[in-house]
Amino acid sequence: MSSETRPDPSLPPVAPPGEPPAPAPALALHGLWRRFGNKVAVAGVDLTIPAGSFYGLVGPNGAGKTTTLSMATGLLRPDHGTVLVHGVDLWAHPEQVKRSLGVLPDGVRLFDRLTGAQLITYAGLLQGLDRPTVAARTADLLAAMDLAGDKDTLVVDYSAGMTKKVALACALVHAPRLLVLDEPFEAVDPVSAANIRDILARYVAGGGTVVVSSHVMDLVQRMCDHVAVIAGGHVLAAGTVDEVRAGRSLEERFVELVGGRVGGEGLAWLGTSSG
Ligand SMILES: Nc1ncnc2c1ncn2[C@@H]1O[C@H](COP(=O)(O)OP(=O)(O)OP(=O)(O)O)[C@@H](O)[C@H]1O
Repeated sequence: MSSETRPDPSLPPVAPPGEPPAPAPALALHGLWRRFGNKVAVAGVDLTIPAGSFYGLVGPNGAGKTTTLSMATGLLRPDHGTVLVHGVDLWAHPEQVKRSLGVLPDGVRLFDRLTGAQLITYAGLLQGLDRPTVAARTADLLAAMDLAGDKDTLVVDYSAGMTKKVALACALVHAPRLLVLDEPFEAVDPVSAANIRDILARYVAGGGTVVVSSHVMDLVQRMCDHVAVIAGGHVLAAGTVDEVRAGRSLEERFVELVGGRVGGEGLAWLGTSSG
């Protein structure tokens, strides 16, 4: 048996003597597993997301992205594995860690009988902000998301893209250190998407960390500095965008890693329109 002792993953890393301590990663996932019945959705995911990075998570439908992000943000308990947010074990200290997290979950379920302004206000108050701060930030976020004109409309009457934007505003209102966004650009118009990209880029430049899942490779290549490719519940590649794409476009590299291209040969009947 080896006498090698492995570091306890629930503790922040210890610097060698004489060196300043390395900052803990914003998010460190160790050996995450999750099964639903017989289906293994996430099969041993290890990922290190450096503080201050703009990290993309890509993978085919059903790859395990949402399940991974749900476990990483305290929404879904892993079967095995640990989640450290800035060095603190999320599942051991959920209340402490969640204060530093902003989350845009997949298939957002919101209190949609509130207006947009009320919903952001509610999110800010829940995070413990005082009323004047919440009022100022709510106004800023409504303007940044181009929702000021609809601030008094019930969220249930918002379009899909407006709903996404108000949910993102709720995730941002307490100025978290780490933002985890599951497909934030889905259904969002190009102008709003560009505005959101600017907001996120400024947030990262100010020291925040963003993790974003997306199916749009071009967007991830342009916007993110790091990327992980997930398929079948495993990480196939992870690193800086340049390391992962290895001289090709991210989309080409993604298809190479993930495979699964089908030519549609089985749909010959589709070419014999009867109309
Ligand atoms: N609550 C659940 N119950 C049963 N199976 C689930 C559940 N959630 C996810 N799964 C299964 O786990 C696998 C991973 O799903 P997940 O939603 O994490 O994938 P994804 O990468 O986010 O996919 P997409 O890109 O399509 O959103 C899929 O096979 C899915 O059917």
